[in-house]
Amino acid sequence: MIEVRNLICEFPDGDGRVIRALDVPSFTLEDGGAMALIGPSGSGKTTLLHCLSGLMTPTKGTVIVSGADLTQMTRQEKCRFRAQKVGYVFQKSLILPYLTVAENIRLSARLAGWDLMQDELDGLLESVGLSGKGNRRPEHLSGGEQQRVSFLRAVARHPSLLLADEPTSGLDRENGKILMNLMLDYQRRTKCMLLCATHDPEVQALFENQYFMKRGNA
Ligand SMILES: Nc1ncnc2c1ncn2[C@@H]1O[C@H](COP(=O)(O)OP(=O)(O)OP(=O)(O)O)[C@@H](O)[C@H]1O
Repeated sequence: MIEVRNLICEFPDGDGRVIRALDVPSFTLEDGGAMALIGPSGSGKTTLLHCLSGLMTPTKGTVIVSGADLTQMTRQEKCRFRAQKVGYVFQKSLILPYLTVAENIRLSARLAGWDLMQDELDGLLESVGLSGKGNRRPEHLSGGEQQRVSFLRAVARHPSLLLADEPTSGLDRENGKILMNLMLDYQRRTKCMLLCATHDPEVQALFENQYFMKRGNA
């Protein structure tokens, strides 16, 4: 379960003032739940996802994920938490360009303490239509294929929390649909928590639960 209380993130604006990027009095997501995070550009969706993954330390507030209070963790504890519990699909695929597809996926699993057997890797590649492409470098894949590798990299670590930040924004409609089906199928099968920030009405419509954010949120 995710429980966020009185969460505030502020950044210096460079002119000696402070920008409030995020103000979330209360946010919860039940175990096994899926939710779309909706709001205009600048409303803090990415900032909230960063706080939930431990990538960012909020200015104030509490962030509890599966019973662990991220705001009380050291940097090292947050790195371990992220590696073991969180799968993150970013807007751009961000897969490592100098590693093959298989190496990217194996590395992610390894960081979470899992050694991927070849048949498991083959099964993952097959599940996203990338059979036989494990030895390719990302530059030799289409954008849609790269995003599917990002998805595999996220789920190879068996996350209890899957976060996606505008995962379809760089994709055409068809590839966006494929990716969202993969994510939602995975979430239903594994009962992990899924939180997906999106501007896309078609993606939003896939989620029964939606959380709306306003710019400057407070
Ligand atoms: N490191 C930072 N330093 C200063 N301001 C920041 C920083 N990160 C985010 N912000 C500001 O915080 C606000 C929220 O940004 P955020 O990226 O979370 O919004 P968003 O809803 O994800 O936007 P988008 O839909 O465009 O991706 C914005 O006003 C942004 O300019």
